[in-house]
Amino acid sequence: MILNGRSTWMWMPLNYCENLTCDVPASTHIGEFDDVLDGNSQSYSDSMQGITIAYSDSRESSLLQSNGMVSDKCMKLLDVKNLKLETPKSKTTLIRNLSLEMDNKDHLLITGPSGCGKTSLLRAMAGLWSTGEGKITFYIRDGENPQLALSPNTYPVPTEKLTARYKGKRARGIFFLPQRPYMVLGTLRQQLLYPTWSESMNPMESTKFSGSMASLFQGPSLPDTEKPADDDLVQQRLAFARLLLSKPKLVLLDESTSALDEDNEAHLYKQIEAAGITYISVGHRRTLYEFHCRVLHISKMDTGTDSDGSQRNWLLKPIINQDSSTGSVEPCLHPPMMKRVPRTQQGGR
Ligand SMILES: Nc1ncnc2c1ncn2[C@@H]1O[C@H](COP(=O)(O)OP(=O)(O)OP(=O)(O)O)[C@@H](O)[C@H]1O
Repeated sequence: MILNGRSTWMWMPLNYCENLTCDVPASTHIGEFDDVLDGNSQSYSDSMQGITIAYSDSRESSLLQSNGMVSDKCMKLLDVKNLKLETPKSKTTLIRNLSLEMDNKDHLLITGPSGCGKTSLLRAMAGLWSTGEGKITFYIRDGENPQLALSPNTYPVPTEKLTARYKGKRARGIFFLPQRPYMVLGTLRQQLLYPTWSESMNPMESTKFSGSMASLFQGPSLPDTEKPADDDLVQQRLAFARLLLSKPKLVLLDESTSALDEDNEAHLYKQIEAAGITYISVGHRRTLYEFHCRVLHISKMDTGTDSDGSQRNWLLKPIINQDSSTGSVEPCLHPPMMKRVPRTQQGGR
């Protein structure tokens, strides 16, 4: 499909856009999509002026060890500077003046009431939402492919330069797992390979499936009344299987374990951690705290506070995890503690 002279993959449901190669944001409403189809491209391109996505060499900004090498866990991953997130047409402010830095393995949980802008923030990080202001910088190593939606309107480095530089490299960038991931029409193998590979996958990769991912397909132990629909389970498990095969550097998880029981959720977070993938999760479950290092809580903007441009509606805090073996309570360090703490010992978290 060609939109505004650019070829665009639009055969997937817009809200389930997972491979981040479409030029129209996944958040685009059907009405806006209609505008684009009708040739009313002005309003769409206006909405692409705000948030800048940039890439920088991680070695330039990370702490060097005595041997001159960069330690993996001190490697800077992401820098959000003065981000203001607005809805595309009404320009309602969702998040104001957000600044945060993330290193590798500095897993972040995003919480807040429904409608405060959690999903929109993930979309902005994925390059799929650009209304607002501010800058999001990803730190990548030479040879890594950021695998973002490289919209020429939001991308500050000439796109041709980047694509030439990363051409042919295996994608190890950023992966976005929406709550209901996109399913391709095809075989199970094609489902698993999407969106990182086309049919030509190294046969060695498929052997991993029997090990770390075999348990993804075991049944959950929930009572029937709480059991999520089969479709949700299959979609979420397939999404994680894709993720573990792709091994991106950063994954954005949008309520991605909501259809799983707590044991399966814990198992999946351990697998992602073991694969060396840093994650940013949106979720409501209390149990998610133990897999993350920090929590970003977003509040709903009060109407009428727009005049004070500096007022924040977010709070970033370290997560204190309790070590069940020693009873000590410590801030989560890299990597986070993955011990399951019985609920009775978790105190007031
Ligand atoms: N494409 C869009 N155009 C205009 N408004 C949008 C668009 N997408 C989301 N919104 C609005 O932006 C606000 C924030 O939505 P978002 O989905 O980010 O909230 P959320 O915190 O993730 O909510 P929930 O926890 O219910 O998923 C909502 O009021 C929503 O209606």
